[in-house]
Amino acid sequence: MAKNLFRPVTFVTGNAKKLEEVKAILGDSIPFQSIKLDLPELQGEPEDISREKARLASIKVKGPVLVEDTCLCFNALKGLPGPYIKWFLQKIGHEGLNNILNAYEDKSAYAMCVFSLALGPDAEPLTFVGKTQGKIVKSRGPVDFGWDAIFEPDGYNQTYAEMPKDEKNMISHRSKSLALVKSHFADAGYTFQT
Ligand SMILES: O=P(O)(O)OP(=O)(O)OP(=O)(O)OC[C@H]1O[C@@H](n2cnc3c(O)ncnc32)[C@H](O)[C@@H]1O
Ligand SMILES: [Mg+2]
Repeated sequence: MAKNLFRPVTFVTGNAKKLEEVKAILGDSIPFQSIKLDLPELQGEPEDISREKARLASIKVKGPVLVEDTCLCFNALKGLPGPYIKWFLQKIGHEGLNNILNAYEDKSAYAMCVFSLALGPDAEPLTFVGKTQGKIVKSRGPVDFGWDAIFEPDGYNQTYAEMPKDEKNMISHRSKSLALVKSHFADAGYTFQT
């Protein structure tokens, strides 16, 4: 049954680089607007953090929202830093992250993006998880987006940072998660006020 979203979806993030990628990946497939808001983040499992972000965002926006939380998970560390990668990056940088893994043979890692859609402040948010497997390497390429320069996806000899943007966007954790968001929108038959 078609559901009526009375307002367009708002993508809420404090990260301009995420927004750039979301715009490029979604194109015209889901009409959305965005606001720059750095929301408080719960500690815990990535899905719960993302869901709670959506709930808070929806209260602020007073309407349907999309948010996402991104993790970088080291297999040698059983998934850490995971959702805490932002703080690790801020404090110890690419080199510090490399140094942590010097203690381990296993340099494998995965990038994970958890989008959450909340249709309104009282609706239970839905989550959509996308993962890309790879490994942690010494920094190569531009350093203008998070940990892109130290993540080399499996099957490529370039880091995310060295790849052309559209190539990253074809294989990234973010595009996999957004593919699920897109099919959800297609299946749900939402309609938007224009
Ligand atoms: O407002 P929000 O959307 O939360 O934006 P944020 O920058 O706080 O993002 P997160 O809480 O999801 O933390 C993820 C960290 O990983 C970084 N990051 C996110 N996506 C990335 C990507 O595709 N490549 C590299 N770094 C990324 C980002 O800059 C943060 O340091
Ligand atoms: Mg954040």
